[in-house]
Amino acid sequence: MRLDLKDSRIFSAVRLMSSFRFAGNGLKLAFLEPNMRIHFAAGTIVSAAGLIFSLTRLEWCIIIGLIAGTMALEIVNTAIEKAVDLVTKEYKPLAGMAKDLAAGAVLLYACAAVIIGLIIFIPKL
Ligand SMILES: Nc1ncnc2c1ncn2[C@@H]1O[C@H](COP(=O)(O)OP(=O)(O)OP(=O)(O)O)[C@@H](O)[C@H]1O
Repeated sequence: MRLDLKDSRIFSAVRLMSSFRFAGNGLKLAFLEPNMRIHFAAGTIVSAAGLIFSLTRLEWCIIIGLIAGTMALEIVNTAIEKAVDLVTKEYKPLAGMAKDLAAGAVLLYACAAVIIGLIIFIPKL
């Protein structure tokens, strides 16, 4: 049976909706992780400070990028941890390296986010 253009568009829309549903499920799963909740709490506090100190549009763009970037990296870190645990539960140096590298990426970005946050907020105090 041949599908016409209209059918393939419907399938694309269904596939797109499924992708959003799976991604939404990923976000829900991420929030079960304690570290993700810490990032979310920090992001909420920084956003509240942003409202109090009336950040400019550009400053908001930077802060939102930093908050979302840190949380996105944490999600990738969690995904890597899960994938490593799926591959092996035994002690393997490569498994440890993979987890440590992923955690290092989060730490690096979070440190940069803190420094940039201080550069933005300190002159407003
Ligand atoms: N299979 C393994 N082989 C070798 N080292 C491992 C292994 N699993 C974990 N490790 C080491 O233990 C550390 C902690 O791993 P774990 O899976 O407990 O992450 P976690 O503490 O839950 O991380 P997070 O706090 O980000 O959720 C890793 O960063 C790694 O150094």
